[in-house]
Amino acid sequence: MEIVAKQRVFEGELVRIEHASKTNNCNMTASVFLPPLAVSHVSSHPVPVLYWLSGLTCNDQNFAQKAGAFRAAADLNVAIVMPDTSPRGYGVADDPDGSYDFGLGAGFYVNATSPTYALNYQMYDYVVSELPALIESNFPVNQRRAICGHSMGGHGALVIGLRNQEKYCSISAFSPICNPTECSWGQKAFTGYLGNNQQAWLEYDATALLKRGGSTLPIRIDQGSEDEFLSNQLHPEAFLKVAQDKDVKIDYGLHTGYDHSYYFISTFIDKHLAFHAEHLFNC
Ligand SMILES: N[C@@H](CCC(=O)N[C@@H](CS)C(=O)NCC(=O)O)C(=O)O
Repeated sequence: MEIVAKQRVFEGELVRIEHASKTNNCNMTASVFLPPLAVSHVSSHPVPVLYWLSGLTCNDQNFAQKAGAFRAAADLNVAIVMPDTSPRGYGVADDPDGSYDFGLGAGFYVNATSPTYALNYQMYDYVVSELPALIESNFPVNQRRAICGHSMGGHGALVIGLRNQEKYCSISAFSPICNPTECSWGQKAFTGYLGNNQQAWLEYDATALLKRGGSTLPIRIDQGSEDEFLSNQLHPEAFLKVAQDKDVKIDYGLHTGYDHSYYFISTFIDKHLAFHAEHLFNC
């Protein structure tokens, strides 16, 4: 692992790392925010970690630059790990059409099985296993983890949290793709990464996973009413209906006037951080 940049922010540090990923068979970049308690110039102390998964077209820097999360994370003594949204670099396959919703910047947090993508697009295993192991052996963090994300990353957070409930203390999402097997973003990604076997798709569909296994973890979802993708891609109503049927409580907020952008995320990120801190320190 190599540290490629380090900056002080809110008495903590934003560290950008690069490492050779065995899971994705390429170099991966990630950003890590360490709160003051974890930074050695104060007095290094292990802190819990929130994993943030970004959406389509993002890399590890969008959240760091636009969400305005670090003041609250510093106050709450929570680290934030921000992985990239796909493998990248020489030889990594991209969408042949170069579209924004598949390939580079759009790994959808699945383990690809189709021949073109399987070598590098193993983002599910990367986020669930390789990245936490790397972070936990290189930074002053403990094994209390939470997971959060936006849009495609909200889908990733719900799927990864629901499938690995023993590994996380809480799950939250902004504007998540809740039922990807039923929307065009998800169908395109799953066809490309997983092939036509729709049984395999269900392992990456939060609504199907909740229906099958329920949740013992606290879940918070926030959604903007003016989100341009709400009616055709996100389908929170499908997820909320299953939650109701299964008696799983979702802390859901529909916020009038907000769109899909980081302005929405920056408005509510402090609430998500407080939600996760409460569970991280009591789990
Ligand atoms: N229509 C957009 C869709 C992509 C989009 O809205 N991406 C969201 C996540 S799904 C995002 O976070 N974009 C990066 C940013 O705002 O910094 C495009 O063509 O780029």
